[in-house]
Amino acid sequence: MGSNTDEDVADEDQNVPTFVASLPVPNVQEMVRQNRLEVPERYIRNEEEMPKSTRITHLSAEIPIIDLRLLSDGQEEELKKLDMACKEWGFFQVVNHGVAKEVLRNMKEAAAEFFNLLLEEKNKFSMASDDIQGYGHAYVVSEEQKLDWSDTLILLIYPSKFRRHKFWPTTPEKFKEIIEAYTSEVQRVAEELLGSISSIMGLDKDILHSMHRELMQALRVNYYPTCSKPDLVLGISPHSDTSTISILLQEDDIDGLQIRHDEEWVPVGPIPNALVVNIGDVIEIWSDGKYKSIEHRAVTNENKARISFASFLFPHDDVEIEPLDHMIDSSRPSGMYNKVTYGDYLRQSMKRRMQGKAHTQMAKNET
Ligand SMILES: COc1ccc(-c2cc(=O)c3c(O)c(OC)c(OC)c(O)c3o2)cc1
Ligand SMILES: O=C(O)CCC(=O)C(=O)O
Ligand SMILES: [Fe+2]
Repeated sequence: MGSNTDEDVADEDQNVPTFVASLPVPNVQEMVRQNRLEVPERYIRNEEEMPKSTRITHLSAEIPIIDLRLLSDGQEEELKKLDMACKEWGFFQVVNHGVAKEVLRNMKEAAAEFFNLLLEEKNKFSMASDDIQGYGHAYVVSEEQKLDWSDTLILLIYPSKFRRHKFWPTTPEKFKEIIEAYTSEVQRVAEELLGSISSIMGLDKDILHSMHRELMQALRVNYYPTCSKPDLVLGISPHSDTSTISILLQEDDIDGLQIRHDEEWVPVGPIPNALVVNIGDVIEIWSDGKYKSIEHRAVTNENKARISFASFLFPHDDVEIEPLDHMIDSSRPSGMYNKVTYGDYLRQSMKRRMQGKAHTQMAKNET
């Protein structure tokens, strides 16, 4: 007794990053539990935003699939495929990643058990009014904004000294170990991917990782309840991720994620046990726009609730982000983006309502 564990220090540490608070909004899962058919006006999107009319399935099959084992072995063909994926799609699915199926299954089952608890139980882990960590809703900045048909649990995972354990659900009992097992594997996969992305950017393998100062990871577990009018609402509004890369685990048999490609919304059909990876704003800036941080959104289903696990990998707040000299086109010597401190970039993005890629404008070089 008496010796400080890592956990004690983390929760007292004054330097734990805080995020921008969100306005309080109704719990969507509870709304559906009370009345399965009701869809309040604040969730109904206008005509252009409606998912139904833009659904195209054939392109889904073209979203690149990357074999992580081949990539990490430095196989030339796989590196070329990764380069194409980052330039043309900004999204790819990763197979042969080495994360045990049991680790993925445990995560899905534990999260389902947590979201199935009574609201009162889940609210013990509610987001504080000045924070984004915990159970609730993020990115709600005005009373007028249309709301997403989802509830969320957000936790800062790495570095572990930044963890706030009061937000970590205690039901199911093993949830903490299950989250640790999954997110430590995500950290490994992210490090391997950053090594390969460094290589295709013409850098030594360890450079992108070292440019983070500390490689941070946040986990966002999204719960999309069923919706009686799935064609009129969105589970998550269109946005690009402010991360370096994001790694998403989705359910094996429920569609939801869509990406914007050639002005169309393309569904990312689940491949059982694969991880979906996307390039975030940080790599778009470092590569001076050559690798794309693509807009994406989630739609809902009438009969099946969906849970997704988004892990965001991102730099320390103090890191300055700007295009790498050798990635800048000689026709535009000052680059497409200005230097910006990551902490400022992240918090500015959170203050604005996430509207597609509008938040990236603050880093754009207008010359
Ligand atoms: C409209 O719905 C959403 C908008 C934005 C996000 C989202 C994207 C991120 O890239 C992101 C993130 O990188 C991040 O860590 C730095 C984070 O912090 C905890 C996010 O909440 C986050 O959210 C999701 C949904
Ligand atoms: O649920 C999904 O498929 C997408 C989630 C997402 O884009 C996010 O959490 O940033
Ligand atoms: Fe996202």
